[in-house]
Amino acid sequence: MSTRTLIRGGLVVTAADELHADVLIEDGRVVALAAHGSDTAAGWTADRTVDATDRYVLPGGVDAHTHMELPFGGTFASDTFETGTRAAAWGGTTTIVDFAVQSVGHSLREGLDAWYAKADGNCAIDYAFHMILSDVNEQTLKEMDKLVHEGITSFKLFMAYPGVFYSDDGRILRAMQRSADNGGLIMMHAENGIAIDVLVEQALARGETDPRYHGEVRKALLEAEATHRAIQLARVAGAPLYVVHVSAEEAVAEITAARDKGLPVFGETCPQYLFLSTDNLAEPGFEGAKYVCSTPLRPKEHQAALWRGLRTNDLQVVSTDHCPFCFVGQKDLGRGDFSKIPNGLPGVENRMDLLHQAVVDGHISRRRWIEIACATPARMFGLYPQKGTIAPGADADIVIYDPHATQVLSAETHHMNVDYSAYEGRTVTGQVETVLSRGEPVIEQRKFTGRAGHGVFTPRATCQYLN
Ligand SMILES: NC(=O)NCCC(=O)O
Ligand SMILES: [Zn+2]
Ligand SMILES: [Zn+2]
Repeated sequence: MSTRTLIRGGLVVTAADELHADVLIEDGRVVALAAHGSDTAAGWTADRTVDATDRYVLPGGVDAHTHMELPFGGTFASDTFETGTRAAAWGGTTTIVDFAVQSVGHSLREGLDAWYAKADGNCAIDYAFHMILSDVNEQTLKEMDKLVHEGITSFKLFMAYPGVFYSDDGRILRAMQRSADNGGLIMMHAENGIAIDVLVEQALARGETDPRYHGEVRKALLEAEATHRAIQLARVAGAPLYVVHVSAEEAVAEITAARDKGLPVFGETCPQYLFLSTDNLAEPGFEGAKYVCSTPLRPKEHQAALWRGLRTNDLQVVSTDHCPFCFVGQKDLGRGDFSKIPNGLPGVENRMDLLHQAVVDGHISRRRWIEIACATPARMFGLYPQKGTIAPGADADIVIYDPHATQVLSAETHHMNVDYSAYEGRTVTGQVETVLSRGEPVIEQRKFTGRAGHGVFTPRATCQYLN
C-alpha cells in the first residue's frame, strides 16, 4: 500500500530556488510541489502531514567525505556505520559517501567487500562508497573499471602518509590515465608527504613533540606544491581532479589558477578549516590533539580565502572528513610524539548547522548553503537528482529546519561516538527538527525514529558536474 506524506507551510530551499510550497511525497519519492494555498495543494490528502510553518524545507545533506571505522595509526575511527549514520541524521545529513580502503598487497575487491560488510544492515541513512587506492598496479587499474560499473565511481589517492596510503607520481599518473578512460573521478589528498616526513623527523629531534607541531611541519606550501603537482599530472592524463580537504590559501590559489584556465579541477573544504585554526592546535597541554587532522588546521588568516573560494565557486563542496578518535584512549597514542596522534576530527553531525551559521554570518547565501552541502556533492559524485534536491522524482530525503532555534554544540549532547566536540560550547543559530529518509521519518521533532538497516547502498553514476 502506498504511503503519502505532505509537508505543509514551509520555505523550500534548493540550490536553484526558494519557494513557499507544500511538498507531496509518495512511496519515498517527491511527487510534486505546489504553492501554499493553491488549488493544487489544497486538493492534496495524505496519510501523514508534517507542519513546516516558519521552517525551511531542505534537501537532506550529502556528506561526500566520511571515514566510519577507518583504520589509522594503530586504531580505528570511533564511529561505526551505525553510530555515525545516526549522528549524521541528527545533523540533517541523509547520504554519506564513505571511503572503502584498499590495503597494500590486497585487491580493491577485498577492501570494498570489507566496507560493504561493515555498512550492510547498520546504516540509518543511505550510503555510497569511494575507493582509496593504496596499491596502484596492473590488477588495481583493471579493477577500477569494474568498480565504476558497480557504482563506485571515485578513487582517492594520497600524496601524503608514506608507507601507508601514499602513492608516488608514477602511480598517480597511471590511476589518472585510467580514470580518464573509465569516467572515474580522482580525489586527491594533496600534501607532499615525503617532505613532511623529513620535517617531522627534524621537529621530533629538536624535542618539538606537542600537537601544535603537527600544524607547523605540514606546511601550507607543501599543500600548495602537491596541489599544483596533482593538477599538472591530471592535465597530462587528461583527467578531471577533485582536491579533498583544502585548507591553505596557497592551495586555493592553485585550484583557482587551474579553473581560470578552464581545467576540470574541483576543490572541497571542510567546516574545521572554516571555523577552527592553529589557535586550537596550540591549546594548552595535550588539548591540541583534539584538532589534529591532515591537511592541518591553518592560521585564521587562511579562512577568508576559503570563504571566498566557496563564494566564487573555486571551491565547490563542503564535506566533513568525519574521522573521529576519542581524546581518551585514541588521541592519547600521540602523547610525547605528535606524529602518533591519529589524524581526524568528528563533524558529520555539525556540518549543516555550521554552514547555516555561515549564512547567518553573511559568508554565503541560503541557496549557496544548499548548493555546497547537498546539490553539488550529489552532482559531483553521480547521485543527482536522486539526492541533493527537492524535485519530482527525487528521493524524499528532506530536512525540516528551524532557522531561529539556537543550540550549543557539545559532546554532552551530540550523537557521534566520540568523547569531545571540536566545537565545544559554540552557539549556533538553527537546528534540525525533522528528517525524512526516502519518506520515512528518521528524526521526528528531535527524537530519533530511524533504525539501523533503513539506509541502503546507493550506486553512483560518474561525475555529473562536468556535463
Ligand atoms: N583527514 C584526516 O586527518 N584523517 C582522515 C584521513 C584523510 O582524509 O586523510
Ligand atoms: Zn585525506
Ligand atoms: Zn578523509
